[in-house]
Amino acid sequence: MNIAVLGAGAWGTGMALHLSRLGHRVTLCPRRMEHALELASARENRDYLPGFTWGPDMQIGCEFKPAVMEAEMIVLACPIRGLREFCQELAAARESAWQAKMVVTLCKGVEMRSLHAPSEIVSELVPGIAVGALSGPSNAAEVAAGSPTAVVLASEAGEELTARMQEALNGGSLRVYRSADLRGVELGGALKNIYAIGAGLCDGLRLGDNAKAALLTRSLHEMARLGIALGGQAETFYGLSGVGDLMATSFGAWSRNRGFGEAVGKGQRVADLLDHRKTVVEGYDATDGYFRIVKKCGARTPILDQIHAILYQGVEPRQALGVLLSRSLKPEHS
Ligand SMILES: NC(=O)c1ccc[n+]([C@@H]2O[C@H](COP(=O)([O-])OP(=O)(O)OC[C@H]3O[C@@H](n4cnc5c(N)ncnc54)[C@H](O)[C@@H]3O)[C@@H](O)[C@H]2O)c1
Ligand SMILES: O=P(O)(O)OC[C@H](O)CO
Repeated sequence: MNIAVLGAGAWGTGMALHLSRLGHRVTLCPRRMEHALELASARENRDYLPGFTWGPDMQIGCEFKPAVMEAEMIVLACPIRGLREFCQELAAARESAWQAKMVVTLCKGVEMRSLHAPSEIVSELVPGIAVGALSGPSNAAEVAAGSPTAVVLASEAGEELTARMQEALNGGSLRVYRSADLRGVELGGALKNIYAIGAGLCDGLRLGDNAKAALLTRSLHEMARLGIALGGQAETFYGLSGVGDLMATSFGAWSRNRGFGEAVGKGQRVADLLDHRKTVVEGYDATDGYFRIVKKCGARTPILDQIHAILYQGVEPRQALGVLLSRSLKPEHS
């Protein structure tokens, strides 16, 4: 299959490497020309995914238009902050002749200005195209290294097309499941980053294994309750894009969200940690985005509320912990 991967951060590069190894005709397109030139000459993404090289089979594109014209699948691999701009460029590149059957988003988050999920932004700006979301526990470096990984492709485009795209993405050490619960899969991918920041806070505060297990158990409960209230299916939150990704992100030493939480727990200032970052901490924006969504829908999210208090309201992590521990007593499952 001819596949265009737009965005050459860690995950776009890891996915392009995987797809190219499966024998697909892959074009990886960074958003900046100078990055494209660098990738084309080094045949390695030294900025975002160092240590993995590729051969001449994988093309590097300098512009989106030629890359997407012949692609059957277009993979959008930017952070959520860049998705609107990517979709605008994609819409401008679209011509009646294009072959695209599905746009698959890799990003996990919520757009701050609209509070929309990635697929909603694609549908708004590239109307009529089938949209899928690929999510689950998938550290880019592990996928690039060929370590066994399982993810889920969610789409409302119908069983036949989703299964075709699933088959194209699946192979080697990457096993791909499919789901029709696009809403739930996208919610899981965005929410788990918030709770992984919480796991990192536990690490930074050296609260111990009991505390981290308790926080993550209650986080899963909260994530599922909120996710269901927002339209996801319960079982999705107990699948790869829910608890699966929550575990990987909360325990992975590599996780940017967990690591950010850990640094805050150790006393570093949020603003200092965010300044000059080259890579994304999607859970930071998602914490405020879902805090706003929760205020509108009235869901009960005590953990999210305290993570928001720490990151956005200057509350000390230990004070927020005290608030959680002193909540009124209740049955475990309610
Ligand atoms: N890295 C992973 O292991 C991994 C795995 C699964 C999902 N994801 C998700 O994939 C998305 C991309 O993550 P990544 O790790 O590839 O990111 P990254 O931080 O490695 O790279 C970000 C890329 O996007 C570009 N970018 C940065 N800010 C941008 C903006 N405002 N607008 C447009 N482009 C911008 C950068 O130039 C770079 O090419 C995120 O939503 C992330 O949650 C990442
Ligand atoms: O490094 P993180 O925390 O952005 O997590 C990356 C992926 O979402 C893990 O599945």
